[in-house]
Amino acid sequence: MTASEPQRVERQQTDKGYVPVYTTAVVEQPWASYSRTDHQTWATLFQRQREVLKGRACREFIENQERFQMAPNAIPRFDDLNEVLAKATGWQLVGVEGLLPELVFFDHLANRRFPVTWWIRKPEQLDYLAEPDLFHDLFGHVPLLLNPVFADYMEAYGKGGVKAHGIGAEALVNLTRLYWYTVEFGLIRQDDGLRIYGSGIVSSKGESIHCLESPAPNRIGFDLKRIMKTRYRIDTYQKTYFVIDSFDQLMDATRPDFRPIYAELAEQPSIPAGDVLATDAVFNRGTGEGWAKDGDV
Ligand SMILES: C[C@H](O)[C@H](O)[C@H]1CNc2nc(N)[nH]c(=O)c2N1
Ligand SMILES: N[C@@H](Cc1ccccc1)C(=O)O
Ligand SMILES: [Fe+2]
Repeated sequence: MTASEPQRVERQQTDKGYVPVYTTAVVEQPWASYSRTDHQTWATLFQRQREVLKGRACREFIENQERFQMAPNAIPRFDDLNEVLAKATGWQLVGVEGLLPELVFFDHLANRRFPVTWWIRKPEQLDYLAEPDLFHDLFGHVPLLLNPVFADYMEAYGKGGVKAHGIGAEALVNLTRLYWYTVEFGLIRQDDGLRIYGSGIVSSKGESIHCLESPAPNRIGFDLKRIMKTRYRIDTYQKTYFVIDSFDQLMDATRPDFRPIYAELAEQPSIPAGDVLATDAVFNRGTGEGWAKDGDV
């Protein structure tokens, strides 16, 4: 690694497992420094997920991934993807080292900049890693930034995050749950059935299958306040998936000022990730098989 290339920040492995190290720098994509193994990891994940997502990812995801013409056999160049994005929705990718402090992350989104981790996982991490890498960000998040409504939603979300940061920690927790159950683990109802749009799902082979075909999870119709009160899991498949009818529904539901909602929710208890309420619009109640006992955040 020459001095000009970003140095990989070593993750602190402690007895509590993985502890995220937050960095703020924007880095140039060190395309020349990717190893053959890195490109091979991209190729393996890309081709495998493209196969798994046939009939499982929503049509907007599939169509927009085609529009990028991402190379299947080598890590795409951010500059090439940025040309497509600039023309379509004005979004730009910026390279980052990894997780950003929340306010830094929100500020990027509020300015139509999507932070993409520059490094890709190691071969032994193919099926799971505890933090977003290049494959999760590029393959999972970038295609929907070409969809005008979703692109607007992501910018509005960023602005809402900056605002929530000024309101307080509880507001941020509520808003992070919304990101988790839509942008990362959302499902959408199509005329031919439920499909995936959440990036955390599309970048995971196992969860792409589990979220639609396992009897274990609950699948519940989108409800903004319900989602903002609902805890989630960061280390296993989700116990509950929320289903939107359209990106317009998501945009319309989140247009109002959230301050009264934050105030209202502050009086109410959070909801465990696996609960189903009598007021829920239930697609199906899960069997709960294989669920871990605790661990909701
Ligand atoms: C939305 C929520 O704050 C979330 O944990 C943020 C924090 N920082 C991040 N930083 C990067 N680079 N990528 C992300 O997805 C996030 N997620
Ligand atoms: N309307 C929200 C901001 C927001 C928009 C879109 C998604 C999420 C949050 C607020 O006033 O705080
Ligand atoms: Fe993500």
